[in-house]
Amino acid sequence: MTSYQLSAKDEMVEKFLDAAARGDLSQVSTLLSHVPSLTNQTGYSGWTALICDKFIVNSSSQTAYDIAKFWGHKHIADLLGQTDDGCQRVLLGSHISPQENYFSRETLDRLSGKRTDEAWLEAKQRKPDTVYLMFSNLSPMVSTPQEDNSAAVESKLCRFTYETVKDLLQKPATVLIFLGVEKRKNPSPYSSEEGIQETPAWFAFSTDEDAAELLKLCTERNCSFPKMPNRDLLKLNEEEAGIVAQARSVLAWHSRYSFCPTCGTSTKPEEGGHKRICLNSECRSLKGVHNTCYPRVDPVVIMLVIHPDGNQCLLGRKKIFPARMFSCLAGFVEPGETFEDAVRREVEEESGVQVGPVQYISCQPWPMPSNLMIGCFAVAISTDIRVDENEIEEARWFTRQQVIDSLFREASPAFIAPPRQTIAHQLIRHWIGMNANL
Ligand SMILES: NC(=O)C1=CN([C@@H]2O[C@H](COP(=O)(O)OP(=O)(O)OC[C@H]3O[C@@H](n4cnc5c(N)ncnc54)[C@H](OP(=O)(O)O)[C@@H]3O)[C@@H](O)[C@H]2O)C=CC1
Ligand SMILES: [Mg+2]
Ligand SMILES: [Mg+2]
Ligand SMILES: [Mg+2]
Ligand SMILES: [Zn+2]
Repeated sequence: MTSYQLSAKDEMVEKFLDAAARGDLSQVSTLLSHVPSLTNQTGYSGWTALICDKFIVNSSSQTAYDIAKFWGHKHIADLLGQTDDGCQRVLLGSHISPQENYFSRETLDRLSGKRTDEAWLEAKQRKPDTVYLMFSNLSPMVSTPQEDNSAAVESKLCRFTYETVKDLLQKPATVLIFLGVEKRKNPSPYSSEEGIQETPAWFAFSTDEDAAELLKLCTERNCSFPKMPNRDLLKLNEEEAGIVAQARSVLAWHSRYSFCPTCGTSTKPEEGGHKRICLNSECRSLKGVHNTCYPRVDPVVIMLVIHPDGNQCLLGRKKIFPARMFSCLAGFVEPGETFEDAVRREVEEESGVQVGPVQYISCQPWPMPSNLMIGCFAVAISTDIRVDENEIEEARWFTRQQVIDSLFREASPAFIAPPRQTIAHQLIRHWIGMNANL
């Protein structure tokens, strides 16, 4: 029995909520006549049947008003948007806590203003409490409690002191970046900017020295440089994952930009590793603002496409996915394109399905190498699937029940959902938290 399996009472609540969602008045009244307390019960997705409090939010941080607006139920949205004193209340964003995705926790204060203060950075580098993360081939050194490759085993970043790594920092191929300083756990209302600067600093560096020799520098057990970032970096805890998201993307950018894209001359790191400048003093990249000088972030839209009937969603699989795994469609935003247009274009390119309304849900830094995943819901206005076989092997409509079975029940589901650390998983899960027919 898993923690997701439902008790008899929970089953009853889910049945009630499902009947309410489908607008099945006769079943709603039958169930209520047996168990009147169902009116105020909340399902596992955070939903009630909208009887008690219109400001309650579901697990996707959406009020009934948000859902009504999204589905174009203007009359209901207008009713819900009225506050008791008759004023329109702006609900979105007012009391909603933002969704947190894996790779998005900010544990460090980046102190970007200090990146140009070379004396301060140098002094920080030598402090005994300063933390160094070591990367080889764009993978951080991690330790695992035992030699076990299963996804359930948590990895920890190996942390080094200045004394241990100072020789490596001198090597010409080493690239060092300043990540920030630890945020204070309980910041005092009187803590000054100076106070924050005194908390331990974190740096990351990449080295091309022999990996086996590097592993000998660590005293932790079972150290390694993971080989498959898409899988292995998902084993860190949320704090460390957030730090790796920053470090890996910036180091990946350094590894690709050792020559100036404008004139081909060598470049060198500056500003705590957050800028590279061209060594040719005549180069155009030194005049004005140039995006070749700064680490790049590539926006990617990722969308859960919802069937016009509200009860199915479109998922696709690429050839490289593990067997039976289906996920949200995704694609790079192109220049001059809005997120919404990118969603519509990518969905049509990959699946032939046309999309109408698009709603932003949340985003996720994805440091493989440097994407920002922009998570959206999108409502389909056509349903025939024509797959672009260059990008997707198969795309299918899955029912809410098939998705629930895949996420929460163990018995052979119709497909395997992507891992919980992906925004794709979170979008699918949030959709399950939505009342399909409101
Ligand atoms: N966190 C999550 O939940 C998920 C993350 N992702 C990530 O999203 C990213 C994009 O998804 P994907 O479906 O592959 O994207 P697309 O559908 O846009 O297709 C990818 C293709 O676009 C081309 N391409 C590569 N880089 C760029 C760029 N910067 N701008 C424009 N086109 C580019 C490449 O073609 P060519 O090789 O022919 O040049 C690539 O094969 C992937 O990196 C993937 O790892 C995807 C799904 C889930
Ligand atoms: Mg595509
Ligand atoms: Mg794609
Ligand atoms: Mg594309
Ligand atoms: Zn140049």
